[in-house]
Amino acid sequence: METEEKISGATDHSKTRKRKYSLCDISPKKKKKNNLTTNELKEEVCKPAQPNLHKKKKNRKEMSTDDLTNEACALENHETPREKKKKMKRELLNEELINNECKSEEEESKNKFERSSMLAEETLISGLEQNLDESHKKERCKNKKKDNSCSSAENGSQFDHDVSTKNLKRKKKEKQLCEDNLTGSNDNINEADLLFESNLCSGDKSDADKMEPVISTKFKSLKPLVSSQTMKAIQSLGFKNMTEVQMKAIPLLLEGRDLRATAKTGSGKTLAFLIPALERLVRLNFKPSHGTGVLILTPTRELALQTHSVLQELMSHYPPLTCGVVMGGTDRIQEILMLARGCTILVGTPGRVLSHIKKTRRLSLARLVCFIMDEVDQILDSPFREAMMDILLRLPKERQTLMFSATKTPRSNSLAKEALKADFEELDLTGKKDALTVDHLQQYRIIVQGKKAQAERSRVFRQFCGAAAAALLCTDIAARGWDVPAVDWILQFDPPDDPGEYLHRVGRTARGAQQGAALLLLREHELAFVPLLMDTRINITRMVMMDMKKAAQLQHKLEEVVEGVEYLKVLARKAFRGCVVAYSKLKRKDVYNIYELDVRKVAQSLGMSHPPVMYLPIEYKRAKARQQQRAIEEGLWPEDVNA
Ligand SMILES: Nc1ncnc2c1ncn2[C@@H]1O[C@H](COP(=O)(O)OP(=O)(O)OP(=O)(O)O)[C@@H](O)[C@H]1O
Repeated sequence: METEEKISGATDHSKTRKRKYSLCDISPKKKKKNNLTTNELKEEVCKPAQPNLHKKKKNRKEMSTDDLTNEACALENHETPREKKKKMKRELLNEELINNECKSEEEESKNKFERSSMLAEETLISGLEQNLDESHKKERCKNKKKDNSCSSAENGSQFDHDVSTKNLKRKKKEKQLCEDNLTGSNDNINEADLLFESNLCSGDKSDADKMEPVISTKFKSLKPLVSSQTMKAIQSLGFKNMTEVQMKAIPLLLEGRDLRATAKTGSGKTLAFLIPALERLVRLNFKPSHGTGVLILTPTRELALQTHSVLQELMSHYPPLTCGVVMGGTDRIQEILMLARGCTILVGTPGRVLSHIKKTRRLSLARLVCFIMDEVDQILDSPFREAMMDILLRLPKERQTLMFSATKTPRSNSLAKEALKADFEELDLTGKKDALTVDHLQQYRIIVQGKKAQAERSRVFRQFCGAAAAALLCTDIAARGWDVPAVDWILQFDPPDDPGEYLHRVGRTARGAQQGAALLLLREHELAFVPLLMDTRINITRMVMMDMKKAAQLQHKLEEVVEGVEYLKVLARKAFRGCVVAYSKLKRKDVYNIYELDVRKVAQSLGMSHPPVMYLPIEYKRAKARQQQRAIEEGLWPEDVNA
């Protein structure tokens, strides 16, 4: 057996030698010109002559690269004028082949480039040319010059070849980087690695090539910037493309920058701050024992619950990190227990958060990494303002601070100066000329002769969210931040106080990629609200009033029902009072003038044939209305009067 093996081994070696020999001896018959590399061609050109090649009778067109090169070398030793001519022709052919070779290399590199570009699109690759060592380039050029055969090539072809080689190298590097990223090697990523990667991705601005960081709208393009945990969390959401605010805010926030972002309602702001907040905790290897790392304030309980539920969905990918929600009207003891167990990300309304900061020792914010104020304009306009300012004073100075909202107000301008670092980033995606609402929201207004409905406190949020089909009567408590799935229509029976309020109300529909429509009911004397909307880049189309005969029939039936039931009569009187008083409190006195309100029609809209006799505390408001009217005329309203 052993002998056999030895014998067979010997045979194999001889075969190998034979193969080696045949590879060295480039046979014109066996090798096709396209298989030869430029260097092989050059070597062949410089080889000693092989006289027997002269004898080969071949059509010139059929001659291989080797034929030509060998013949060329042979002719170098035995030149006649005719042969010289022939040699020149052959040399020309040779050059053409070399050029072709270069071109094919270039094509190949082009293909590779296209392939890697596709990957690069997903990995934010840019500015890699800086990594090409200049000395290597020079060396290559020197080698080229030394090479006689190549010196005959035109400068253009030489340049092309250099470029193609350079491209090949660059693409190789790009591909390598893409592959590194795809392998998910950043499982145990640290801040330094990420900084390195993000530097790579953003490119060296001092380099001649100055390539801007390219970020695609695809969530996948975040791969080089975030950990595999975050990528998995993102994938679990099922969204492929980022919205504009996500695309622009996430990379900035991953760098640890403070940010004030203003983006349209329903544009995906929640994920724009949750994703980087989570990723920063991962990078810092944050543990539940470290206390609370991220604090998110929201103006309403419903928004707090909603943000918490999005968080819960994401957090399943970040064990052992935890999240919790605290808000007024809920069981404090349960909240304290939750905080005692450890809560890495805390969502809450300002009042309850402040109360816990003051009284609950187990809430530790000493290692707070990120403080987020969502719907900050609403917080500032609410009684929560004081609480939020108090919270701000109690937080560690070294933190990242974010302000997110759909609108900007003078109050939030001054808060930004107070709460954010001096070099904070400002992201205003409402557009200077664009409409303030998303394009796929259709908006209508309708003019009615009387009040059509009474306002009611909001129904149970979750119950409404879970319903297959439902109509929710609500006040402005539901105007901001609520993300109720698939709301088709927003009908505004009570007018919004100002365009900002209108914007938030209609923002409850047409969220994400969904369609939606909004209808605003206005009385005749309230038409001044339409130009106000237009001035705020909110485009609204007039809708023709429905059949008035039907409306009259409905009115008659409504009055019959209310008059017949004592309980309903009491409710109707209460509603009347509420409507009139609320109307008198609207800020835009130039549009909503209480003295122009037809109270008889308000009563009719509530099922009463005439207005009830009752005391309405609006007399005091007359003086205030006059004061505001003066302020409007002097151009001081709303800021100065409200401040
Ligand atoms: N990249 C995305 N692609 C598609 N839908 C998205 C994307 N990101 C978020 N959404 C969805 O869009 C809807 C609105 O998102 P979100 O609540 O974050 O908006 P918002 O900008 O905070 O709105 P608002 O200012 O009204 O609070 C949500 O239903 C959310 O799931």
